[in-house]
Amino acid sequence: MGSRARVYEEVWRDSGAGTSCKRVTRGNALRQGSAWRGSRGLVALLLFAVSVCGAAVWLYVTFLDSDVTETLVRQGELVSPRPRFFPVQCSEDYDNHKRYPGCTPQRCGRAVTDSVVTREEAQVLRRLAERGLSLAGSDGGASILDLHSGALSMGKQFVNIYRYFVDQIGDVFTQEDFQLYRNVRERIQAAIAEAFGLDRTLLYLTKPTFFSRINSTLAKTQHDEYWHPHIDKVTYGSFDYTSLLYLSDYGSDFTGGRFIFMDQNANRTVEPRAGRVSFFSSGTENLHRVEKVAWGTRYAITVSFTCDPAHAISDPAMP
Ligand SMILES: O=C(O)CCC(=O)C(=O)O
Ligand SMILES: [Fe+2]
Repeated sequence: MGSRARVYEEVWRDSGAGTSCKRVTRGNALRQGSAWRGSRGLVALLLFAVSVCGAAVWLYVTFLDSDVTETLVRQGELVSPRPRFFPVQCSEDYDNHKRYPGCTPQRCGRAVTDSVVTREEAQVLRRLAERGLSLAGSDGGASILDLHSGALSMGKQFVNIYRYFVDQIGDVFTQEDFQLYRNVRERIQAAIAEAFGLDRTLLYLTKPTFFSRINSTLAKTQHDEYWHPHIDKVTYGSFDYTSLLYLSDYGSDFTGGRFIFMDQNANRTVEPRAGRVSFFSSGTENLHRVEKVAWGTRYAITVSFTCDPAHAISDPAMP
């Protein structure tokens, strides 16, 4: 027998198909098949159980960390003509203060609109912020310019732009800039009054109202630590309604820097967009923070309102 024939013979014998093997009957074949199907079913069941357990653990860990992030409004969306309103239950903060009927929040929530301020207006305001802040600026990543008080970040502290830069002030601001600020403030105020069902004449601009410029430079003092969770009514006292006007675009002018409402069950973000106004009742129901800016420069204005006439301020004006 040639070696090739011997190999065939051995394979034949080893496979049990030789003379000594059981005859493969139809019954045998079916029994073997169903045994195989049975163990396949078991493996599938095990895999299914493992996946279900994995998913349950993942969900548990995610919720435990409150890491769930939901985007309320994306940069690329255009919220127009009506604001998008997200109601939330009012906290008890307002009970601890004198109530002003027609103004004090009874209905709380947050809203976003892209139709109150145009992108062109946002660009004019951004240039104004750039000019003002280019005079000084913080050593760390967060600088502010408060048009009302004149406070301007400089190094590790603040100076009064109207006094410190008397000679340059005419190159930074014009009367039209202040007019634009007033005009934009009035429109935001009207939008807030309408969304919350308030009498707009009972709302007053309050301080601080400031431009902010944030980049990814490391913080040098506490003033640069803009990312901490906070409640505006606690931080600033007089605020009843906070509004933020964004002057640059998330994703193209900067990354990171999203606004985050920190709700108990999730983080809910608003992606800044030039001309976008986000506004909300200022109490504990709207605990929030700003995500650290990872790249680029983010400009915004904080414009806030109080119901308490004692905390009202006049619109910023050329000194
Ligand atoms: O710039 C922002 O998006 C938020 C700023 C802020 O939280 C504040 O000014 O209180
Ligand atoms: Fe805030």
